[in-house]
Amino acid sequence: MKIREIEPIVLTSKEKGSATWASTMIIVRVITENGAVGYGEAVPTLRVISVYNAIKQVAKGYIGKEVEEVEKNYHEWYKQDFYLARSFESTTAVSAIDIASWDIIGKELGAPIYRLLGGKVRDRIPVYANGWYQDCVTPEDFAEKAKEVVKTGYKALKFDPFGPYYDWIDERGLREAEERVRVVREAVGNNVDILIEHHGRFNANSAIMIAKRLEKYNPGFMEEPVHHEDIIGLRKYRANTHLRVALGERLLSEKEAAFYVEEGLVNILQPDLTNIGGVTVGKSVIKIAEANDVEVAFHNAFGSIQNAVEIQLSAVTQNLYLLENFYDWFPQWKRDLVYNETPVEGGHVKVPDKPGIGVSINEKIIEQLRAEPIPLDIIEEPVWVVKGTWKNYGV
Ligand SMILES: O=C(O)C(=O)C[C@H](O)[C@H](O)CO
Ligand SMILES: [Mg+2]
Repeated sequence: MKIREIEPIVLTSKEKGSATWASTMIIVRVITENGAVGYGEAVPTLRVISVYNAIKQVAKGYIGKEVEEVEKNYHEWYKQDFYLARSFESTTAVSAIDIASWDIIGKELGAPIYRLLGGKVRDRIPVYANGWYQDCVTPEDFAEKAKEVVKTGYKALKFDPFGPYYDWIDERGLREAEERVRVVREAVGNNVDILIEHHGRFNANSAIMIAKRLEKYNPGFMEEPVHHEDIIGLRKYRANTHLRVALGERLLSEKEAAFYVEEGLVNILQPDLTNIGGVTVGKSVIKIAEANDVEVAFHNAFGSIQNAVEIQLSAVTQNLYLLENFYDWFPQWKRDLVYNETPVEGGHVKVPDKPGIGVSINEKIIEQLRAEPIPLDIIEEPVWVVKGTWKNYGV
């Protein structure tokens, strides 16, 4: 079936998410000549306008192509784009169109994506909570919220305990971070995984000091301890701590993923299907990780279409660690967009069986939430911060 139309659509609402960048979605609607419709999702972050425009540009290479020929279409884009994986906008655009293509293929064949990829290895996906610690500053704030999360059945939670520190951290920052982690460990006990998010913002010396300070609390992984492109710093970090490193949300190609895995720089790979090349690239990155004894935990911080398709791929991933989940901390409109078909129960999500991405899309709500692509305001907290946490509490 030939692709006839590809439309980027920005969705937002007055009800905001737990992070500024999570308050907007950019979805892509693909329509074929015989009227089949599929949905994908791209990554907004601070580039809503340029991602919206990149989708229009990348779409030019997909119109008129056979929607089923996802590999061929991806490699045609790779040949045409030239700057390809150097351009986050272009890779998130091709990722969104790819996801929508797989959605259509599944609908045409009457099969959820997991069935197109060889079937499920699990019926329920274990998840970890993120986004839960909005407005947490003092250790007591974190402990209280963490208890609530665990009470609802989550067996793992991720948080960034570093307040406004960036690049380097001093003794005060180390003390504050340790206090937050200590009380969360006390609050949740030893049977819950505590996952530490650094948001890729420290130099190696600071990241190593943090590791030495927090290792006694047995974190499940240390996410992005150093700046994303700081390979030298990451090698230093690996040489100075045995803690497990998780990264991957900023990887934009299979080759980038292969580099980190085959260089032994990562223990838990966090590919983001709306960044790395959709299902087409995501499915092969899973195998690269598996062949190298690296576990997979898809990065999943944006919207409900991303969440749906990453549940599908988590269902077929033998070496899955956990799937990230903001679902309970999304604004309600994001859950309404998929008729709330992927609720978290007891720390797990059931794998939906509907054809394609597994869920239906509420077309009415798209029209209610449709917005113009506009620049996001720069506020005192970076857009990627869980809101209200970019503060010291000053012990
Ligand atoms: O989810 C993650 O791993 C991210 O790094 C993204 C941010 O943490 C999330 O959007 C909350 O700010
Ligand atoms: Mg992260």
